[in-house]
Amino acid sequence: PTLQATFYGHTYDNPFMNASGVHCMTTAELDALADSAAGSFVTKSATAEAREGNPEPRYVNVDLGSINSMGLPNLGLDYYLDYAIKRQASHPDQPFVMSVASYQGFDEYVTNMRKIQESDYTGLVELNLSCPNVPGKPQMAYDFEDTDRLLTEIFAFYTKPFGVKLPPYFDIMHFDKIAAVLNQFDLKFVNCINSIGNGLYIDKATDTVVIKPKGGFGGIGGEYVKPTALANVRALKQRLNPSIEIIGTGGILTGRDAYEHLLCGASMLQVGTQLEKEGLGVFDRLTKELLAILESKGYASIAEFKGKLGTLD
Ligand SMILES: O=C(O)c1[nH]c(=O)[nH]c(=O)c1I
Repeated sequence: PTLQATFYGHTYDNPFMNASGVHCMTTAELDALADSAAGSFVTKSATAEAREGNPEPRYVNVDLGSINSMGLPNLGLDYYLDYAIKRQASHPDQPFVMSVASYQGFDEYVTNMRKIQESDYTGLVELNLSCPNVPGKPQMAYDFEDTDRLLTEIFAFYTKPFGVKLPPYFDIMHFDKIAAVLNQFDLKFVNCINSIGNGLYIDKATDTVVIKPKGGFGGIGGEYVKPTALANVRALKQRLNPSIEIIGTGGILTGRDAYEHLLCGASMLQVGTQLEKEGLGVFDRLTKELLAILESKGYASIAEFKGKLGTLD
C-alpha cells in the first residue's frame, strides 16, 4: 500500500506534517523538518514584527499531553516570507505551508496578508485564527461576525491559495455557524484543531501551576484532545463545501490516531505535542504504523477509507 496524500492538487509521499509552533521557529528547524520523513511542513505563526513571546516556563510536556502559553514568539513575517520565497524556488516540487497570525488583532491580519499578496510567495498560507495565548486578545475564530468580516476583507484583495487554523468548537450550533461563515469563501482548507485553550495543569509535587504566563492557564495538546479533534474534523468535513479540504490536528500519537483522523475526512495530518516529545523520528514511526494498518485492512491507499467513518444507524 501507499501513504500518498493529495492535498490542494499536489501528491505528498505521506499526509504527515508538524503542527505550527513545533520545530518550526528557525530556518534550521524548517530545513530539518523538510529533510525528515514528514510529507510536508508548516512554519511558526508569524506576526508583523518579531516577538519574544511570554515569560518562561511557557511550554510543558505532561503525562497525557502538553500545556503552552507561548504568546506568539516568532522571528517576524519578513523572516518567514524570505524563507518561503527561497524555499519555493529551491524546492518547487515540495510545497509547504506558511502560517500567519496577528498580535494586534483584526487590522494586522489584513496587513500581514496584504504583504504576502504583494510578495513572490505563491504557496499555501494557513491563517491562524485561533491563538489562545495573547493576553487581552480574544480568539478571532470564536467571534463569527469578526471572522466573516476579516475573510471578506482579505478576499477582496488576496488571490493566492490559503486556509484557516481553527480552535476546537464544542457545540453543534457552533459547527453550523463557523461552517456557514467559511462556506462563503474560496478557502482551500481548514485545519482542525488548535490547542484546547486555557486549560490548567497542576504539579502534584508542588501544588502549583506549571507554566508562568496567565496564572498557569494554557492551550492543551496531546492525548487529552483527540476526541475533540476528531469531532471537529468530522463535523467540519460534513458541513463544508467538498472543495475545502481538512487538515486533522490534535492527539496524533500513533498510526491508529492518524488513521482515525483520516476516517473522519482529513487530507493531511499535523503532529505537535508528540513531535515535541519524540523529535523528528516520530514521522518515521507514524508512517510505519499507519502503513501497517493499511496492510492489515487490505487497503491499497488512503482514498479507500478516507472520510468513511461508520455510524450505528
Ligand atoms: O502561544 C502560542 O504561540 C500559540 N500556542 C498555541 O497553542 N496555538 C497557537 O496558535 C499559538 I500562536
